[in-house]
Amino acid sequence: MSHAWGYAANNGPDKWCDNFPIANGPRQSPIDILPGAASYDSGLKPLNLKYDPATCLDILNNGHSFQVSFSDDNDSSSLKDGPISGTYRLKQFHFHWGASDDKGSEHTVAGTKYPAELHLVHWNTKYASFGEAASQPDGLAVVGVFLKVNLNQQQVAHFSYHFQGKQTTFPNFDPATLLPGCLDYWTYDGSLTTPPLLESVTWIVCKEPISVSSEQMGKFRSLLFSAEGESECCMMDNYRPPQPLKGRAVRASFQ
Ligand SMILES: Cc1ccc(O)c(S)c1
Ligand SMILES: [Zn+2]
Repeated sequence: MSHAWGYAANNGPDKWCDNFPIANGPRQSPIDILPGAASYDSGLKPLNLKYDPATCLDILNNGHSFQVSFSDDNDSSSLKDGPISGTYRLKQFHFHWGASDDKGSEHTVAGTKYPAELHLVHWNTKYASFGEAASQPDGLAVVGVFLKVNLNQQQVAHFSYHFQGKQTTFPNFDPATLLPGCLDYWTYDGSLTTPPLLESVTWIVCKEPISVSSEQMGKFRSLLFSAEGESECCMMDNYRPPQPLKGRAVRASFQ
């Protein structure tokens, strides 16, 4: 692939295997979650999420999504319990979304697509850094939250960081405001959903979606894949479709 990966016909998910052969690996994400086939595991603990808004650093349009990053030099913002052992620190969150409300999530539930999906990315502190953790089979834990459009919903937050490369400080944002009231979840072993598609993610997908306004979805779709000065290309459909389960078990924290 002579150009960087993306979501267009010439560099999108069907082409990623050219430069990233792991795209056809045994534990790729996302997947279609079949609630009827998920096995309830009473040994799964409730998620223990602790987030400190003071760790919120900045917001960046990285050309594939917009990403809010957090300082991760201590455990102030971290995930424990749930399906994982030890402590995983919050590194960043970002979203994937569609051009219209009938698509956009990466995980699907019995074939149902949501308009968008939030990913809260955490790394295992048994490793020295996010970068080292990302190459380990138990290195990352990503909490996925579906977004649904509620026509009367208040604005979730004022995310509108236009072109690729635009970065600005984003102080004191509390990611806990993006979590659903019920933290029931499905969990399975998977991967990053963007190149390098590393198979290092314990996925924790919340059953309950959060609501966003149609205006918020419009703001997402007004972001740009393109950099300043390039011909404008709106950022949308930045989602990878479900991948083969290849025998993996999906467990549920709820009955
Ligand atoms: C670390 C990371 C980067 C991008 C992603 O879409 C995901 S899911 C995880
Ligand atoms: Zn993601």
